[in-house]
Amino acid sequence: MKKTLKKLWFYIEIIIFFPLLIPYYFTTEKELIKQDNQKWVEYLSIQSKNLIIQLITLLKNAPEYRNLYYFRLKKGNLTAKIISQILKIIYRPCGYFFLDESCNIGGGLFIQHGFSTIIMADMGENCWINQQVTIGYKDKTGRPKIGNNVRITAGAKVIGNIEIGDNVVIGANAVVTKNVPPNCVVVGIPAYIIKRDGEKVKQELR
Ligand SMILES: CC(=O)SCCNC(=O)CCNC(=O)[C@H](O)C(C)(C)COP(=O)(O)OP(=O)(O)OC[C@H]1O[C@@H](n2cnc3c(N)ncnc32)[C@H](O)[C@@H]1OP(=O)(O)O
Repeated sequence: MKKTLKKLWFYIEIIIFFPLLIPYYFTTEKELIKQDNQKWVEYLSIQSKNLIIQLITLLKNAPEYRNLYYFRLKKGNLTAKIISQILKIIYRPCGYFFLDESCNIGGGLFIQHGFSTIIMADMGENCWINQQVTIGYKDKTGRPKIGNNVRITAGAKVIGNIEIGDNVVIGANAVVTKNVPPNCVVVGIPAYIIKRDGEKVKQELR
């Protein structure tokens, strides 16, 4: 009985959240949405192989994903943009995770607990961002450019007109205000390199 009710509730939820898929059918941003979806499904271990079920599960259960989805739709064609703006009135975006419209962000972005996270920067593909992360301006001189496969972990601040190379990991609570070369792990305030190309090091950022 409990199993049947659970299944019934699952289908009811699918029906409730189905309208959120309407802009997906119209948008020019399908590829990016699919790339994001692939990462979220992998990291959150969503079992279904069906794209529709995957999207609905994420839009229903992961508020940060919903913000990312709206962000993608806003970058696309007018029809999908208008539909998503109307849907936003009913299916509210979450208020604690902010992804600025001015950013260009490659596919495959994953947000793990987006509480108090603000992203104002261009980013490459397959990045991972945690909670309490700020990526943005230090002053009026500009904001960061983040490479591909970059992981910015809990509490880190990445600010100013700097470049973060591909395959960089920024440790918890680090403050990064200088360029970070590719393939590095950085930690601390101010951030310094603890690993470069897999080797343990201790190097200042320049
Ligand atoms: C609710 C949740 O769980 S959400 C998930 C939250 N978790 C995160 O965000 C994970 C963040 N991960 C980290 O900060 C990790 O420590 C990493 C990725 C920076 C480094 O991990 P590793 O490469 O395994 O480094 P390792 O643990 O070997 O540490 C190397 C050195 O750096 C130091 N170190 C590691 N992380 C940090 C950090 N965030 N700040 C300062 N120093 C650090 C270690 O103490 C160690 O110092 P030692 O050589 O003097 O002993």
